[in-house]
Amino acid sequence: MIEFKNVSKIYHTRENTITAVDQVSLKIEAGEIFGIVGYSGAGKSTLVRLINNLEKPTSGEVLIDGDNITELSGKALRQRRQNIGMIFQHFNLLWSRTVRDNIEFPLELKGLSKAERQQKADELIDLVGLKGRETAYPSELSGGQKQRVGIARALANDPEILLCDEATSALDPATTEEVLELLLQINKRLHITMVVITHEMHVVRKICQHMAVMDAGAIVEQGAVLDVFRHPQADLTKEFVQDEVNPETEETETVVSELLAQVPDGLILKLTFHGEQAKLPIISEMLKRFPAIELNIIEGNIHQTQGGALGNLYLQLIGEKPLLDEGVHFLNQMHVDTEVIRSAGSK
Ligand SMILES: Nc1ncnc2c1ncn2[C@@H]1O[C@H](COP(=O)(O)OP(=O)(O)OP(=O)(O)O)[C@@H](O)[C@H]1O
Repeated sequence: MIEFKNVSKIYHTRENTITAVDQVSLKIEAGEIFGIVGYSGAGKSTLVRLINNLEKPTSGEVLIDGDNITELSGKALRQRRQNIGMIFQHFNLLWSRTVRDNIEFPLELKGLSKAERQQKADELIDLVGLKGRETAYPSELSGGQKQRVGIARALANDPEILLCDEATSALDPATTEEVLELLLQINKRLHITMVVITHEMHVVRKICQHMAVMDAGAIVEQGAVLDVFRHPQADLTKEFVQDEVNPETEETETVVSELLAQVPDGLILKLTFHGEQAKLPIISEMLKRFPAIELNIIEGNIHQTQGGALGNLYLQLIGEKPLLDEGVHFLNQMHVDTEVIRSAGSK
């Protein structure tokens, strides 16, 4: 377990005093993936550098499995550091070395024989899915492949902790998903504790069990990811949660099932809006045309993207079946994707 006990880190520059980490208390359980979210400058990187002792706290304690790491030095500190791997946004690979040689690098530093290094590198190359690319140089690899090398190198010393500093921020969305999948697999297979710092909520939603939100060095909220997403408390957390396009929350499912249980009649529809239709007054038009249909909005979310608006609206329609059929037909005519997600029969 990693434990921060009232930890602060203060930098003194010529002009300023900066509290990069402000009285942080936090527990990260062994084997979990813990997300730390915050905008640039919130103190996330400083917080993780305190874990591997690249920074020392100004006050407070950082404990790993009960050891106060700030009190370690010499061999004990080196061993502790070997036990902590790190991956970075810009991969930090050695450009003049091949994939294999990059992965073997930490093992060379450790003094392993060539045969031992090769065997370990083979295992890792297999694990991260880079078979066939062993002799490539970083410049010949895609972003996702470079991060796979970064991950393999970080795992070379069989660490118990992996620190991920914006590890997917330089990758496109599809590659991000692949790398996140890989991190999940590694966590499950090797039971490595992962601390993931990111400004992207979908990274946290996808792979983390617990999370903390940082602002100006302090933790403004922490908890289980699902709880934080469902009931964000701090304004900053609400901002992050709202920014995340996550239309089909478990909460929607619960609301839908509850509604169906309460009102066994009617249809539950999911409308998907893309681009321009999001601006059209489709619902008010429908109410005008079909005054006999009772319409309840269950949940809705419309997000702006570079390509236009995107979002879903969940509706409950109650009325005579032929009328409901007409209503659905009307929606289809308006070029809104209409999906009957639950049908509880007709009146
Ligand atoms: N070595 C340093 N000397 C002085 N100030 C520092 C130092 N390292 C970080 N800071 C300051 O501490 C604050 C927190 O920085 P930090 O890099 O931890 O934030 P972050 O949330 O990781 O942001 P980013 O994602 O941009 O790296 C910032 O104001 C930064 O300028």
